[in-house]
Amino acid sequence: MAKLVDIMTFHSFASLVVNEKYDGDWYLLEEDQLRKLNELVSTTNTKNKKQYSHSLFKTLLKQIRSFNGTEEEYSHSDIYLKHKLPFSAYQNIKYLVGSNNVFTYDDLLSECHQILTTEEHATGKPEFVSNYKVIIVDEIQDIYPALCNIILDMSLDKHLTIAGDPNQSIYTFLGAEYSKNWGRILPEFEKVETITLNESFRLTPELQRFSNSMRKGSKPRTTTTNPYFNSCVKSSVSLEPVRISFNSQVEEYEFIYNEIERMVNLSNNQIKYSDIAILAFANQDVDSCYRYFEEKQSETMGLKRLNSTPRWLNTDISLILQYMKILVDPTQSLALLTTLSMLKGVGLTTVNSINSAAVKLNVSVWDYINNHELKASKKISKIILDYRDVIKDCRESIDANDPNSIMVALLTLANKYGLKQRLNKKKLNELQLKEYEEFLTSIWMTLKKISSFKPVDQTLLQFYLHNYNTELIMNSKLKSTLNLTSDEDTVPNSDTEGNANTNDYESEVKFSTIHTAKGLEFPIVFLLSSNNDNLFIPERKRALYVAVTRATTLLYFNKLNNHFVSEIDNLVGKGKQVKNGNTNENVAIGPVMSSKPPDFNEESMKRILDVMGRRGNRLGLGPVGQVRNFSTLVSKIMRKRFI
Ligand SMILES: Nc1ncnc2c1ncn2[C@@H]1O[C@H](COP(=O)(O)OP(=O)(O)OP(=O)(O)O)[C@@H](O)[C@H]1O
Repeated sequence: MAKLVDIMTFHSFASLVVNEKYDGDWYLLEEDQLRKLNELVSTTNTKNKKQYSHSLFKTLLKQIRSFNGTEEEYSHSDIYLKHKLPFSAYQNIKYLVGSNNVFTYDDLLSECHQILTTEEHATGKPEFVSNYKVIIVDEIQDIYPALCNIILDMSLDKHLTIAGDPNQSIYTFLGAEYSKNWGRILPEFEKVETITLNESFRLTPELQRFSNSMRKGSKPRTTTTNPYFNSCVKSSVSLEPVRISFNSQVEEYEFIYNEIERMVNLSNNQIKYSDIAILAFANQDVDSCYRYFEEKQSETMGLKRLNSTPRWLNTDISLILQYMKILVDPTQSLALLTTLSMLKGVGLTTVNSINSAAVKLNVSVWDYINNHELKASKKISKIILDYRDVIKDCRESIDANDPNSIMVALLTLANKYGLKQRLNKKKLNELQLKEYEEFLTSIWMTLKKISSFKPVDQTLLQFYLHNYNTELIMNSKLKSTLNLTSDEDTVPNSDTEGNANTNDYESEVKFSTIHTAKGLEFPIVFLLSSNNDNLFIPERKRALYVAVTRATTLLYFNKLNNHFVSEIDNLVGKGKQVKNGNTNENVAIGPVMSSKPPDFNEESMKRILDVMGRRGNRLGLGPVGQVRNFSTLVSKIMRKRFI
């Protein structure tokens, strides 16, 4: 069924729609290019040498793209009146961007919305969208207005199911508020049926009680009643969530590391490293704990950092994308100019004058620097011409379907022209160098991974450029579903470019931000002490609620000695045990947290493994006793199946 259903993110959906309309003739403007464009514009902007802020520049670009008037009309436009951008700079941007089919990541959504609302137009709503009969949207509480538009465009005459949890609303900073979004969707439909899910299949009674207590005071606005979970299907492990206090973060990390080893050992490896996740609100806290674990260099404990976008995208390594674009098509002037300005001895003024000269001749920058007459007149410096020749060599020698060949071309350009210098200037420390090396390796690994399923009408390089930020590439499960063979030159600890959906590797402890862990679940979760910060902000509290509800069996919510969060710390203590009416298990009432780690004796370990659904334990394997003979095993399986 999964194969027959189209499952994707909004951005992937928008890319598909845009792709249909422009028949592949469009491209994404990355943050690096936007920044460079902004820099270039500020040098030509004679009235106002100041650079626009990044976000203002994005807005400006959108207006520039949709303006097509004369100079006279331009002088009455907002772009000129409000933002004081001279006509020449406007023309320059238009030229540099090359075509109107260039979108920033945010533009993709508005462009998609526009395409979907021009239904009668020949190039309007793509057939694949019209063919959908049922639309299902998950995590609806995170929908912001641009996404809400798309939902309405797609589904007004269809069946629509939306599912979400207002208590997990953690994207209000993007405008994901009830009134502007799902509050807008429901009145559009004549018949609405609301189904309230208040039964938890994930949480144990102990975790359910704790997570219910977390919801107090963080209630977002909603018209639907959203009762607390009031029914629990899972058995109790009779272990409350753990609240332990530490003197320092290092002490905390040490504890987590040892605790993980302890539970894996005492369970006789039935608790796997992959059952465990370490979560924090901020990337830097996740990184800091990850590094501590990395330094331990455990031979058995693998580590996995989950990411929702490739991490190198926000680093200097993203320049690699510009080199890729040049290798695919050097007449993409903006990509070429971005890298030209990084050459030693080539400043923005030179780049700008090359650009202006190219505009005057109405040729691309690439064609301009290939003009032999100009070379003769020494208008172009030798360094630029050398760079041009290396690009030519790389383009001639590259096999754009071979990951190794692509990497060699990219590294040749990066090594000689710009990126290496940029990194050298930064004086990276050992750790950062290692991280950058891993980023490059991850790009290489991804190229290898996707080479076997890229479409025939695109080279591997083109396919990567179109998809590097999509779940098609991010989702490492492809590796197993597509039956790819692992390469002998696989580099340990350098998996593909982050993924939030994998549980494939038994040996890897997961490290993730709360936002990336959204929608996932892990048997055992450690929340780092930094999660105690700023809990007076309702959105932070809801993020904590998301974090708490990722655990299916055991939760450790750490704190430092100087932390005291009354709503949580007042829950610490020894609870009274009562029978749960549903399951007839003992559950704690009163205090709901423990100040000590579980002792993991035989009995508690058996309960944990049972709740985790570890068959081995049910069958009497592992620490609780070995299966003595085959007939016992068979009879246990039969009993489990049929009784
Ligand atoms: N009807 C059911 N019977 C048994 N198990 C179920 C049932 N429904 C869901 N589960 C299990 O409960 C767990 C939570 O389900 P799911 O991930 O769908 O919840 P969710 O509402 O999407 O949670 P969240 O939005 O907080 O991530 C999963 O392990 C799932 O397999």
